[in-house]
Amino acid sequence: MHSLSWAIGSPRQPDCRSTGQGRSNMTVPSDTQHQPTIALAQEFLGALSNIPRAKQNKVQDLIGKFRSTPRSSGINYEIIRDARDKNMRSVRVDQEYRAIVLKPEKGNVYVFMWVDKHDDAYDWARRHEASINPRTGSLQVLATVTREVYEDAPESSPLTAPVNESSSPLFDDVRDRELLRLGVPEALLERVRELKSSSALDAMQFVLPDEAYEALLFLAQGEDKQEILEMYGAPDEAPSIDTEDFVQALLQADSQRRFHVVEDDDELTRMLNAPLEHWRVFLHPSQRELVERDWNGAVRVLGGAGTGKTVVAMHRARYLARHAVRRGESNERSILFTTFTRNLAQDIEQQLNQLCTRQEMACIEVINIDRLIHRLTSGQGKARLAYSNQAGYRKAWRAALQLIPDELDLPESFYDEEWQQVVLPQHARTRQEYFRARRVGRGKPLNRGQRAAIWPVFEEMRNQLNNAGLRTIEDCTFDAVQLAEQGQLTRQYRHVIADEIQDFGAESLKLLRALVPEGANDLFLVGDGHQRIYGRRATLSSCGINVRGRRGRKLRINYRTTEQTRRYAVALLEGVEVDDLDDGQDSSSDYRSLLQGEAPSVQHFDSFDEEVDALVQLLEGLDKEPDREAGDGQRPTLRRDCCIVARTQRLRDQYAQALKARGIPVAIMEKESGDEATDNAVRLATMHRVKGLEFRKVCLAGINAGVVPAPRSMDSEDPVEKRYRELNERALVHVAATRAIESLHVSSFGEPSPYLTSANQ
Ligand SMILES: Nc1ncnc2c1ncn2[C@@H]1O[C@H](COP(=O)(O)OP(=O)(O)OP(=O)(O)O)[C@@H](O)[C@H]1O
Repeated sequence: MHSLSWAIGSPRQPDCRSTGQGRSNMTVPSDTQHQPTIALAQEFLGALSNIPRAKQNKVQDLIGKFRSTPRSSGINYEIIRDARDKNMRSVRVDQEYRAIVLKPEKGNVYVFMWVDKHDDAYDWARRHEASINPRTGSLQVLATVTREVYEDAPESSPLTAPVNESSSPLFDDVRDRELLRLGVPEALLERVRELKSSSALDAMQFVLPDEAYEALLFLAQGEDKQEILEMYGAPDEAPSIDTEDFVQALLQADSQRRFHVVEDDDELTRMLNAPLEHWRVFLHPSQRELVERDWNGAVRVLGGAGTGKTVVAMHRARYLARHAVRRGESNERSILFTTFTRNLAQDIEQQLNQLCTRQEMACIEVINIDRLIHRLTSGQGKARLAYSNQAGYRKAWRAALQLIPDELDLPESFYDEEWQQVVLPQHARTRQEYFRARRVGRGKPLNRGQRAAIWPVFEEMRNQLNNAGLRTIEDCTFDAVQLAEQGQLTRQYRHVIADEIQDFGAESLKLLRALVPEGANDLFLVGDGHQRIYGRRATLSSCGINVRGRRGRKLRINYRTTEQTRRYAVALLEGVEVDDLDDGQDSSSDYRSLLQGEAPSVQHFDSFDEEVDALVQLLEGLDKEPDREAGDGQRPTLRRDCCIVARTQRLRDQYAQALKARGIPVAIMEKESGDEATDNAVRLATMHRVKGLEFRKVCLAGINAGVVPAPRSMDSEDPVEKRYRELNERALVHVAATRAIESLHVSSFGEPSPYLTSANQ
């Protein structure tokens, strides 16, 4: 029988089961008196999630037993006859189910690899072998693909993928030893050498280890070889690797993206209770590197949508909390985790509760930035916070506009922008302060005389607000900065972690800087300029935050969307320059998704009703799709996982009405409310509301000209301001599109938005 060895690179392997069995009892050699090392493979957790709940409980008991006495007589090991890997053992869960455990000769190590019904578990064990890569030291799992599979392989299989003979091999200029340094198993070297197209490489994804596939993907898209070798490769002159030392191999960063060494019972229970929440356990090496280390000062983490920035920020919080607990500092809430909106803060707090122990959680305060500012300044007089969309604020502004000097002939929008972009963020409270304010990025230059002429408008605005007992969020933030700088805050933070910082104004960034003294592990700031949907750019350096050099990092693997959706969403931003949250530029083309799926569907309709009909059809189609997560006999819940997203609240409500009228249950996600979708209701939300969230299916509806971009956002007469707003509007559609996990549907009625035309080209 012809057989080939392939490595498991992703959970999307073809199912190539056959039956057969063979066993004999054995005992594990008594090799050490030390505590056993118990590790779980990512695939094991995936397999666990597929078996009935009652069986999962039995597996949990079994692993618990292993942790205390792996060689207990109550644990029934069996050798697997015909196994390619002599270290694979079967362990009895109950009469019906078996777990497959890797038990190497050396070291007191037990790795749970798979769990299934008896025959299927044995079959899996026969088809896989685990070995330590002699170049990288990581533990890799190789799957045996048999001749039958070769013959049944679909068109796009790596085994049968047609090779374009006329083109030269993709990795012609990469030497064998370099491919091996990147983690390509020797058994696959020849096949990798033969690859001639990116699609042939994509087809090999399921057989390559993740680290090797990613590196090859970036090489295939023309990235610099040396950079990729530095990022992914083992050192050229690596010390020799002991390929029998599994304890050491499990400590390796690439191993830790697919194997997790269990440290305590509490953690084990949390893991086994949510076996599909891989983000809680398996970090990408580039994520882990950011999380588990001491940083000598502020760090900025960039990364496109879905690259796990929030995941990294949460793990960082946990890492710091764990150290605080060890220092006996729990309950001091010395770690601040902040983000932009209240909804996101609530979501993050919930997720952190799953990730952390109670003691660790007691070290962390999670709060959105506005609430934080409110809390920090609540002892300062009785003024209430005023936002520009509130009646009191608008009344004050109308009164201030009465003082516009006729002689300058500037539109009202100019004053609004000057107030928002210059006066408030720089805290200009007097005419002198306004004279000194920087007006970088403003299109219309002003001389001193002109500034003097317009200052009364802003002075009046502050007077009006004061008289009404109101204060802007920006002025409150500066009060908080002052309190922090004078050491008058009641709570002292040691560490600040902030997510979504692209939307923090300059004053909020200054506050973050003032909240912790400069030093090790002080600020951990996460964001993406491509997703700036509120306000304007503020550079970190101008707010006193220095992240130059090694302390600016970027995540490059998208875990959420398919590659097809990522490309579509990135195309929406084509031609727009995006900053790196500091003084530089950021690129949107240097990250990739490893998931493949259908291309986004884009449809235009003549009328609203026709578009709604199409949405109804789509939703009804979902009811017929099998739901992966709902077990046998359960009704599908796909609608709950689908979100219809509109640019405005008005449109969102119109779609909700129309769907309801056609008998589709709906759940509107309001600005401040949580997510109350019931099982069969489809969610509806605005583009702003879905920031930071994700859904299996996303429908962007009503992407019409005159709606996207919103005309109100584009009414500035200042060309520079117009450019910023254009970026915000494009970013908004980009953010909404990147919420889709499995599929994205975009539709419009009447004339389509000009953004769609460019994205489709
Ligand atoms: N190491 C990981 N393993 C498995 N899943 C991961 C990992 N890292 C992130 N994810 C998943 O990827 C998705 C995106 O993660 P996250 O929300 O942290 O990304 P993000 O960069 O903050 O996204 P955005 O900026 O678009 O809001 C989530 O479903 C998350 O659970």
